[in-house]
Amino acid sequence: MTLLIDIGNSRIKAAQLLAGRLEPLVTTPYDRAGIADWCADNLAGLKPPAAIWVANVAGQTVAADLQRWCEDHWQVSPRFVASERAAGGVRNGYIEVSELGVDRWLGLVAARQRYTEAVCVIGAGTALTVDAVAAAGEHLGGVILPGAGLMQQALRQATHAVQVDTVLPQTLALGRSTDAGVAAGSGYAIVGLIEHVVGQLRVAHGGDWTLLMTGGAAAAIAPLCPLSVRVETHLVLEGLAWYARERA
Ligand SMILES: Nc1ncnc2c1ncn2[C@@H]1O[C@H](COP(=O)(O)OP(=O)(O)O)[C@@H](O)[C@H]1O
Ligand SMILES: CC(C)(COP(=O)(O)O)[C@@H](O)C(=O)NCCC(=O)O
Ligand SMILES: [K+]
Repeated sequence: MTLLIDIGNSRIKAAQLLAGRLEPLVTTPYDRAGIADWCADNLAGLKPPAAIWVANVAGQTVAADLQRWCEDHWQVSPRFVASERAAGGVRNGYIEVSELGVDRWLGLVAARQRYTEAVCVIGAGTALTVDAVAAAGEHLGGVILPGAGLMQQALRQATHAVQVDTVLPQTLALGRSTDAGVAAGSGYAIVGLIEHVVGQLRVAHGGDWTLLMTGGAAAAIAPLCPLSVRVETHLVLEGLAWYARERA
């Protein structure tokens, strides 16, 4: 069994690769200072994996704590994927390749294995990212926006009266209450951003763009988008599976 672990800024997603098949194991919020506890709660019952592949955007301390737990518990050192100049038919468009979040990179690599046309990969997690890959496999770059939860948090922190609980937008109807206005505002910010980015791509590069959305907020956000968007729930884990197969 190969263990795959995607450490985002809000949640950890884990899956196992069994005979080449990806089987999701767990998706949970976690405490950055308590990785050993998270591992004990979520991984301790597994059979020792033959290999562990990790995507981590939560920093070095988290990585070191995960590594120590895996080595102590299983005598297996996890392999941390880093963004590269090129892999799996995608060429990283960042000037400094390692600066591109590895979750974004893995999403692009996974998308490329399934779609050979021009794609926009939208990561709807803590942050909202949009990355464009042209049909030839060239990553054209991307944009980063605070996710809906972070937009709402910013309003709570900086205003007296807008103290709404974090909610994912469910409609683009104009708000008739503070809660509804804030939810719709974050929805319009995200959906409007996506539409505008795709519009600009069409002007600059023409053609059709296939839109893929991944991340914890994808199922809520995708239906709000007037453009057709495919939800690909496990794109980052699929990118890890690609590395586990190709770089074993
Ligand atoms: N049950 C849930 N628990 C936490 N977040 C959720 C849940 N359902 C949807 N979400 C949304 O998913 C986002 C986290 O998505 P995820 O892809 O796991 O983020 P990250 O990769 O940044 O950790 C949250 O910001 C929230 O908007
Ligand atoms: C943009 C991100 C914060 C998204 O993280 P997430 O929302 O998945 O937790 C992450 O990909 C990251 O830390 N990237 C590094 C900066 C960059 O990609 O340019
Ligand atoms: K994201």
